[in-house]
Amino acid sequence: MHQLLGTPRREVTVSIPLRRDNGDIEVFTGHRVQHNFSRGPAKGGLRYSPDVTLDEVRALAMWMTWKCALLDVPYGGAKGGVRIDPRHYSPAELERVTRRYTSEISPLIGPERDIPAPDIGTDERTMAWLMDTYSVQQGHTVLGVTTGKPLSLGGSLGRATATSRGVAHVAFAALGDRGIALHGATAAVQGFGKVGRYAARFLAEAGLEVVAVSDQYGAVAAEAGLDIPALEQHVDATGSVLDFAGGDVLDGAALLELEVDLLVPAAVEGVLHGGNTGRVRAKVIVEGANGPTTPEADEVLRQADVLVAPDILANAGGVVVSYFEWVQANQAFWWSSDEVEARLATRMDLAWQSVTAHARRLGVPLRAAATALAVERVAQAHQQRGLYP
Ligand SMILES: NC(=O)C1=CN([C@@H]2O[C@H](COP(=O)(O)OP(=O)(O)OC[C@H]3O[C@@H](n4cnc5c(N)ncnc54)[C@H](OP(=O)(O)O)[C@@H]3O)[C@@H](O)[C@H]2O)C=CC1
Ligand SMILES: O=C(O)CCC(=O)C(=O)O
Repeated sequence: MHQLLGTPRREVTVSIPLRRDNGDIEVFTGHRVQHNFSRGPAKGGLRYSPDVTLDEVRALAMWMTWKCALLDVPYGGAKGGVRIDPRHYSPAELERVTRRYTSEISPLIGPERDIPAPDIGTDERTMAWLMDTYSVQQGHTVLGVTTGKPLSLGGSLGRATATSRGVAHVAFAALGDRGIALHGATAAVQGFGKVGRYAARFLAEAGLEVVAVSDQYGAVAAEAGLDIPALEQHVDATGSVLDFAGGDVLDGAALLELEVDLLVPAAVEGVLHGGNTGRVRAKVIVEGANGPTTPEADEVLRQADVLVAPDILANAGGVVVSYFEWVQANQAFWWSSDEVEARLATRMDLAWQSVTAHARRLGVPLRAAATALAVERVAQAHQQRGLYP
């Protein structure tokens, strides 16, 4: 069973030629890895980043399997990636890349097979192109082939903020677990993209002082707490948190070592590692990003008694509302924002309760408990289907 679950069921690598706006030709590499289908169609985001590798996509696909099982949504796990820096390409070029990538992987995807969604460097516009390309091939509109779509194209209310909403739910529960009152608690958020931005907003709205946030260019900090709505306006206008008048410049790496109640890494993998985690002074870490903590760092945090809410639990709000979007698209019947938020809250609370109870039962940290619960569910599905004697 270990060997079975340790190996992706399917991996595809594709070449994506692009004619640039100036007539030059470039060729990119893309991947789609489908780790598991035992509990339903594969599900997971599509990443555009110059750092994408097949190994990274494999790891992200496997995490999706555990995440979906942990939250009890009827999916397996998948992930996709294109090795491209989207900031250096025009919208028309990104559209051509997305359409070609979609054409290449289209035999493998579909509402009953594998359902992509946004991740780093992609957004609802990317999902609209993907959905359109797939639909043109099928000869009819297939809303359920992707989630994270614009509202006007069968997207769900609450999907854009869902991952961050889930991060906030888990953060509130984790701070409560440590006896830390929300009002006046301090927080630092790494990353100010689709996840970090709304996480900072929801934390500030709940009365926490968000004392620092960062993007890939650096960090801004204010001891009394940043004015997050003003910072959002600044980022919309300039494209970065840097030069925000309401804060001081801080080195991006230093943000991780601030003395805060809550640290939310919401950017990329491996930022908490053996080289810096000994200096981390946060009491609670809630992983908005996938894989921000290396195994070595995890052990350092365990010994220091830092409460770590693992990615497959903490950032699962996104896939939960993706599931809601798929259900709504398949039924062609849309829910209100309140319905989406209430159902998300129920699922996140339930997952938090089951993971903490399992951790207490097994006497292990939350990551081990969450993974054990999830793997058990997937293994059971394998066995019940008869795929494993
Ligand atoms: N979107 C979703 O629904 C979900 C996302 N996740 C995970 O959350 C993480 C963030 O994804 P998402 O917000 O969607 O991606 P985005 O592309 O929207 O945002 C990524 C953010 O991270 C910043 N960043 C990149 N590198 C660094 C760095 N070294 N230090 C600090 N900040 C950095 C980027 O900076 P800049 O703005 O300057 O580019 C940007 O603000 C990823 O790990 C993703 O897999 C998990 C579950 C669901
Ligand atoms: O919404 C989804 O389907 C997947 C989001 C995602 O890629 C993730 O949770 O890491």
